[in-house]
Amino acid sequence: MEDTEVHFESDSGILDFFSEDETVQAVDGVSLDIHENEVIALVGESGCGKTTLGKTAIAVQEPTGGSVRYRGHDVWEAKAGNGEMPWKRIRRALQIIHQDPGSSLNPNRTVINSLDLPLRNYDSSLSYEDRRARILGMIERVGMTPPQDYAERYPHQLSGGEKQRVALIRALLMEPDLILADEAISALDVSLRVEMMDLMLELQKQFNTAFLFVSHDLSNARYITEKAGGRIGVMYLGRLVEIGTPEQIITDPQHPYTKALRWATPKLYEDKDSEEMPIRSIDIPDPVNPPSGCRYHTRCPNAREVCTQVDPDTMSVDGYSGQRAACFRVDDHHEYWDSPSIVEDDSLISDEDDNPELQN
Ligand SMILES: Nc1ncnc2c1ncn2[C@@H]1O[C@H](COP(=O)(O)OP(=O)(O)OP(=O)(O)O)[C@@H](O)[C@H]1O
Repeated sequence: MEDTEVHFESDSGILDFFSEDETVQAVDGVSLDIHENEVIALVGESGCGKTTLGKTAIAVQEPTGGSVRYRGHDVWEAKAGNGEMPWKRIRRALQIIHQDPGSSLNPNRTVINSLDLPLRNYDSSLSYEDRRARILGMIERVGMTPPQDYAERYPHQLSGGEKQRVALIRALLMEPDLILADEAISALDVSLRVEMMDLMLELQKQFNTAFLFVSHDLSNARYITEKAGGRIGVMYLGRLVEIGTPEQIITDPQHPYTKALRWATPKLYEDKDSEEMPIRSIDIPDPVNPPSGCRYHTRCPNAREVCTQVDPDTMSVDGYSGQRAACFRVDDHHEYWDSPSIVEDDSLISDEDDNPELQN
């Protein structure tokens, strides 16, 4: 994805005749490459654009700006019939598992019928027996035994975890290159979440599939990306503000928002009793009218004058490790360091905030 933007126009309706239509800037200027078999977790608070970005990556949501490519082919050109790669191939390669699998399974179809239909469309050369054998094998593979019994059940005869497994099978039967797991474990009991993440990771390896795992929970994001050797992307108000390995994000976060997110995740940050929450105002700005300059400046404890005017690009943190953050503070020579602070409550500013040039 390159410089991807998704803006939603919302009509204020007839009653609101005199007010202007509003544009929600759900995703703005996000560039992200998802590599073969890679696991990326997207984190950030509710409404920051994780789902919209995920759906854009799998060509379910059309971007209003920038481009989305699959193996170098523009997916929306392909959909319009203008590309070299058939749209059907792209559609099959990019799959989704929803937060609520119940809503994506037809209540009037048995498990086997729900799974047979897409498989038949995908590969018409497979006989009924072949398809049935493949589906039963997958049902067993995800731990639902005896598979013949589960195959004949209707969705209401399955637990939440079992429905989620059926949704996972449905995605995997397409032999996809990328699966968007959109808060796919959030609705499950806490005790089942780790089990489901482990299952996803096992199947991800076995089927050579990349995963884009959307979660509001940084500790789940850490678990899944650590095990898979993947990356965590942190979103704030439509922007990808930081991306790096789980180690970089958890132990050496560079963006002040990533630091606040880590602070707010108790399992990840045990020292927090001794520190103030590293965030200023708790009011979340409106994505219809995001703050000027850096979108985080209204909440950032390190904000300076320049942050209110200039929007930082995503910069490489040290040039080689792959960690990137959209904050002037990663550049030791940036004019930021000479810009006056706009933070009144300087108790939130710690020693490390001193100008790095002055420290040498
Ligand atoms: N179809 C739509 N029309 C208008 N606005 C939308 C639409 N879809 C999403 N939005 C808005 O875009 C912004 C981003 O939404 P999105 O669902 O991507 O965020 P999210 O980070 O996934 O949130 P959550 O964790 O609550 O699902 C929100 O302000 C949301 O209200």
